[in-house]
Amino acid sequence: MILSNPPFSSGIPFRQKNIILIGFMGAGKTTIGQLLAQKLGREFLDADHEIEALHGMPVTEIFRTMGEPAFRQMEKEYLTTLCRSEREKVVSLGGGSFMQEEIRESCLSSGIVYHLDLSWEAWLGRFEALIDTRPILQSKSLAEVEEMFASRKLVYADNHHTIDVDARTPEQIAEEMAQQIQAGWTVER
Ligand SMILES: Nc1ncnc2c1ncn2[C@@H]1O[C@H](COP(=O)(O)OP(=O)(O)OP(=O)(O)O)[C@@H](O)[C@H]1O
Ligand SMILES: O=C(O)C1=C[C@@H](O)[C@@H](O)[C@H](O)C1
Ligand SMILES: [Mg+2]
Repeated sequence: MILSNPPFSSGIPFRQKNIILIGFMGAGKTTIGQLLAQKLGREFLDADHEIEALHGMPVTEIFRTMGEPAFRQMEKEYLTTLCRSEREKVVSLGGGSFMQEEIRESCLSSGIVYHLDLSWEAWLGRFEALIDTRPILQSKSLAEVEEMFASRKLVYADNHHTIDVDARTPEQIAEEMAQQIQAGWTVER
């Protein structure tokens, strides 16, 4: 696999690196991550789901009862620990995880980071499916969400590989990713 931005050499063998999916809410990190993990025969970890299990409540409840800063702290602890201790996983981040510098640095230095790149126009088509379960959307106007979408995209640009997810099914995208990654395993150490 020819990576657009080759990963910083961390001493972790290429084959053992976690595959880490980033991107905006609704880009398909959870859906595609699950499929990709099956194809690669790897365990799948979804940061939102793992945090929910650790703290015994849905993300919406964590936001409602403890506030966003508490959620961001949980996210940072969970993901920086994961990057230190887990290998050979497929990991889907929450949409806001990569905004924290410590998470970004941990992921970029220990894993292969894929940005699932969705256009604003395509995202608008997913809005209805997201609004009830993404508290971050509930307090914002559409113009504010569009601004956040644009500013986050600049941060997601710090990745090892970008994949356009606008016009294909999750199955097609996961298959393309799996083929790239498996090809990379045969040539990279
Ligand atoms: N390629 C795709 N084409 C059409 N719909 C998709 C695609 N990928 C995901 N979806 C749909 O978009 C919605 C959001 O997907 P998903 O939960 O995987 O996003 P996410 O990136 O994990 O979001 P979050 O950051 O909030 O966790 C789901 O209803 C899913 O079925
Ligand atoms: O984009 C975000 O800030 C979020 C995305 C979700 O995955 C959850 O992590 C949470 O709802 C916050
Ligand atoms: Mg998700």
